[in-house]
Amino acid sequence: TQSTRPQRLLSAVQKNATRGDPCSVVRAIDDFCRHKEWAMNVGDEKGCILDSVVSEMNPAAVLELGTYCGYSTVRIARLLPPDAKFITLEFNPGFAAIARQVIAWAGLEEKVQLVEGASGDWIPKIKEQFGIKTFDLVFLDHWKDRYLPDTKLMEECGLLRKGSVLLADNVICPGTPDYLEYIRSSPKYESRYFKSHLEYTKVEDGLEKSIFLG
Ligand SMILES: O=C(NC/C=C/[C@H]1O[C@@H](n2cnc3cncnc32)[C@H](O)[C@@H]1O)c1cc([N+](=O)[O-])cc(O)c1O
Ligand SMILES: [Mg+2]
Repeated sequence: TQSTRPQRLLSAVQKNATRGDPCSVVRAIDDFCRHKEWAMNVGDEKGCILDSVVSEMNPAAVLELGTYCGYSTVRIARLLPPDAKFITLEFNPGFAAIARQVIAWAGLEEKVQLVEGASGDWIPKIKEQFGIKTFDLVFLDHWKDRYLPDTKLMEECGLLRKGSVLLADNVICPGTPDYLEYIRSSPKYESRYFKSHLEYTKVEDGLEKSIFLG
């Protein structure tokens, strides 16, 4: 049977990356997506900005919306302190299955809880299910029309505290106009745009970093 692109991406990881070496997994995916088949990972250029935000925060609790193949999951998990809690939500079972194997190849399965399900269903259940009070960092990289409703849902569910950071991918391409409008005009957030490029291309894109002011 015909393989899927995520399956071919996983094969490239298993062929070219060293088990237990997260950086080699990141490199193998970037090489595959740059030279073989483009895929919607945050990529190496925006990935460096993601790395700097994670490193500077040293977060104890992280939420990722939209795991896909686990590229950004590995980038984030490799930088977390030992007892940090990291939850990543993915509702496509096929993508989740690939991501689990990518995360395992990197040797990071102990640091990540991949939850199969929709953000809209799971965000209200996170506190009770995972014993998490608030998130220090949320990485938004799922369907672009879900960024705004899920941000409002996280506010309503009390998952954000003064100083929590929302880091949103693709605010230019494909774009998240309603989210940008809300987050940049709301007195509850202090926002900053990190200009970059769409993964593996010369097209402009960027990350919006927004600090929740409580
Ligand atoms: O469309 C993009 N990303 C959508 C990502 C979607 C991923 O998040 C999951 N998901 C969606 N809603 C969900 C709700 N709950 C859980 N998982 C969910 C989907 O099953 C998929 O794995 C995208 C597109 C481009 N592009 O250039 O076209 C570039 C990018 O960097 C992108 O991120
Ligand atoms: Mg993205």
